[in-house]
Amino acid sequence: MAFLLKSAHVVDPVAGIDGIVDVKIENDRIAEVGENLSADGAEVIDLSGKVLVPGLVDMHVHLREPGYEHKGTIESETRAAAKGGMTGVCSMPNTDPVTDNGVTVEYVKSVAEREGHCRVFPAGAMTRGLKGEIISEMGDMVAHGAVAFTDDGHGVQGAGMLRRAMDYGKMFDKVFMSHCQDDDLVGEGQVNEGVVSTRLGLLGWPAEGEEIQIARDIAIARLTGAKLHIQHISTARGLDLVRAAKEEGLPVTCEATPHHMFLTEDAIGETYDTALKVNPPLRTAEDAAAIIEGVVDGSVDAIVTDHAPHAAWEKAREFELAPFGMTGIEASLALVNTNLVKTGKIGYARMVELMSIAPRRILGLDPVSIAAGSVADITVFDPEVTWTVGAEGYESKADNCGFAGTEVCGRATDVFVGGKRTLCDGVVC
Ligand SMILES: NC(=O)N[C@@H](CC(=O)O)C(=O)O
Ligand SMILES: [Zn+2]
Ligand SMILES: [Zn+2]
Repeated sequence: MAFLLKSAHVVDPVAGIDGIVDVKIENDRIAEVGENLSADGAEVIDLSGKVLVPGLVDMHVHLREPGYEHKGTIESETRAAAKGGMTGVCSMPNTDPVTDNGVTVEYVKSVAEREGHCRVFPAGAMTRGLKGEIISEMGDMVAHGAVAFTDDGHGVQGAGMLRRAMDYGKMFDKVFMSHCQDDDLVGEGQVNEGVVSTRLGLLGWPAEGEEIQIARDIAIARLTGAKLHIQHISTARGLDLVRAAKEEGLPVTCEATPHHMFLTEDAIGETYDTALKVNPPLRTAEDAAAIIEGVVDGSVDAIVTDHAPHAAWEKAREFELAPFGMTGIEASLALVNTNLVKTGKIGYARMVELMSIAPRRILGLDPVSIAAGSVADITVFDPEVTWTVGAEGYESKADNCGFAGTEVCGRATDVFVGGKRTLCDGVVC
């Protein structure tokens, strides 16, 4: 199959392109990039007015399968990913059974190959059953295609345990991704601890509960030489710790979510909306501004969604009883376009770095580029179209999106994964 993508505004900082050119795809690869390319039998798609970038990868996504198919399936959540413009996702291991051995990694990969709408790169658990007691089958998982290790959903509570996991696992040359949460300090915390938790009468989840583990994990990365990636960073001081680690030259990276940048704890007070209950919690306006500053100055490496679908009945409970997590993969490109690009905080080249290049680099995936010979993983979006999050429902099985009702600008129109079209004019195909 061959496609000639005509007249899009192509942005790829790696290839050094920021202008209107044509892109020709033949089979799974980009065959040619240049002006006025001839079709020669290729299907011509006119992309005037659209932006074309190296395929987006969301490196923090909960697909829920196996085990929690009532929340989401590999089919439904990769469908949501395609709708959001993603060409790949890194799936979290807090499934049932936990993705902590090669067989489960293989299961996720094979279902994704059969039913998925984007590439799925599974992360494997750091400890068996996410219990923090015994190292998982790291070598087995890597042999079956795991790209990273994480106990996401829990912090690894024991520093010695983390040290042993990193010391052992670093031979596989994969990144260790940390969900930073000191259980003893956080306890049953529901929302950020401070004025808002007091006013709402909800138990507080203090910033320090995250920052203590960020500091500890950086120290253990220094001790072991393992690569460390801090997941869903949410506090100003936590980001300063990452900055200091980078200055020291440690292999430390971090990611931030749209909800920790564009929503704050203040949103919860108006509604007690359980879609706004996330882990780590929405923080203060100062924290959100600091994370955005980190995105602008390069301290934040990647933008991810931590897309965490839950069934409606699970979220339709008292705030304290509802599970943590919100969906967001269908809106993240639009939220970044609206709040960061349209406001002039970053340009498209930086957006591509945050949502496409850095996630692949951190996960050790093959790079893609808008250049002849590269694998044809491509995202195309209309940067001007306005729409309301959730107004037409979601492709995800779940609707616990904390941005529902928000008017945003920009939307993916076409996605190619290995030269195959997965989103056609806004429709998952
Ligand atoms: N972020 C969340 O609030 N929830 C995630 C777990 C996690 O990412 O820690 C989930 O699995 O639902
Ligand atoms: Zn987490
Ligand atoms: Zn997560």
